[in-house]
Amino acid sequence: MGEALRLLIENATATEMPTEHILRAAELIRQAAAPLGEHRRGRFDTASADDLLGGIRLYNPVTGEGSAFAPPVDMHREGDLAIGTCTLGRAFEGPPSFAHGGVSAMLLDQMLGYAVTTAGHPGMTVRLDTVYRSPVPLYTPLRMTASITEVNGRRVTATGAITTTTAPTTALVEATGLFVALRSDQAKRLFGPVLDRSA
Ligand SMILES: CCCCCCCCCC(=O)SCCNC(=O)CCNC(=O)[C@H](O)C(C)(C)COP(=O)(O)OP(=O)(O)OC[C@H]1O[C@@H](n2cnc3c(N)ncnc32)[C@H](O)[C@@H]1OP(=O)(O)O
Repeated sequence: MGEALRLLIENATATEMPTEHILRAAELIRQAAAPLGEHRRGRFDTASADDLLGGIRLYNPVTGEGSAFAPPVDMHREGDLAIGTCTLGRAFEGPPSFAHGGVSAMLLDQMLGYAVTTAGHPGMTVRLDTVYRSPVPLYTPLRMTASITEVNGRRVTATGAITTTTAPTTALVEATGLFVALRSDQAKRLFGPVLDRSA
């Protein structure tokens, strides 16, 4: 379903079809959406397809295969380096033919988060600094990297970059993120209702 939704969003964003076609499509989309909404989970319920502790989040807006919104980014580790790949379609456009700057920040937040989490230092982003060196092109295979640069008690710093796959040494956007490991009281305060319901 995620793939179908992403095709829908891409075509809906790029379409130049006449108004009557768009109105008919809107009606068909409403018809498809209605039965899905008959049984929904609440705010604190994790998706039955998810495995929170195993790191599986089907609807994550960056990596989720089931997400209408995610590119999705495919992530893996090679030694100490986290690597991600994706291609951004029209829905991610900011400056004409290039990605929105907030999208780049979102991709890098997730990349850095993946790097720290899969290195055994899970935490939440408390700071993300982005440097935009060149616009990120749409419809172009992208490569992202991230790695940890410092572990200081509960604080972990990671850096990363977005490049194209054809020019992997030319950073288009760079980011440095600070992640903080939650104390147990913080984890309980923020995620208690979710953990209680998924236990
Ligand atoms: C496998 C896949 C993995 C995917 C990962 C995806 C990653 C996605 C990342 C996200 O998007 S997370 C969502 C965005 N982030 C948030 O919503 C976090 C909001 N912030 C908070 O809820 C609180 O800041 C938090 C509970 C994380 C920490 O609580 P506090 O701000 O009270 O900090 P605390 O008192 O626990 O301090 C911990 C340390 O961090 C430091 N610190 C906290 N915020 C800081 C900051 N902004 N800048 C610098 N240092 C900071 C703080 O000074 C302290 O340093 P020391 O240990 O040396 O005393």
